[in-house]
Amino acid sequence: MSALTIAIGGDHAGLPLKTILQAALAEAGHSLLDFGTNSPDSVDYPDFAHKVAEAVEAGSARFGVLVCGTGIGIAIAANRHPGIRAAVLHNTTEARLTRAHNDANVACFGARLVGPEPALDALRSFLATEFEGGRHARRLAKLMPA
Ligand SMILES: O=C(CO)[C@H](O)[C@H](O)COP(=O)(O)O
Repeated sequence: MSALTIAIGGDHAGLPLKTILQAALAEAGHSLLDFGTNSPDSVDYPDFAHKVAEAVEAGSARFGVLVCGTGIGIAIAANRHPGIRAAVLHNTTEARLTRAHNDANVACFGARLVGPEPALDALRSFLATEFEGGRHARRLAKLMPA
């Protein structure tokens, strides 16, 4: 897989897993745009979701990675952006299918719910899978505001 630019962010609950994912992505040769948080102090996950979503929407990053306690709140926040398709991932099947069928561009994880190894495996599958297009492209067009 070629090296990508990936925007990453998360809240205090996501920090332990975010740190692990960041290290693995860097080790794999990807360039990272780190939007924090990098402290255990309590913060608000939408602040980080919006920064990562804006970087992906602007084309500064090919993909985004977001981590909070459940992965859910941060995905909801990212999905407020019209150009973002954020999916909460727990395993490689979800990761592969959300790329192949949904052309997801932000991978979200719940650091309190998924372990580092399943999260790393899911992230690798996410990055390695191409969007299939075809019937799925027709459906994505229907996601956009009229
Ligand atoms: O998972 C989350 C959002 O979906 C947050 O990480 C979680 O709500 C933070 O909780 P707390 O402030 O109690 O650490």
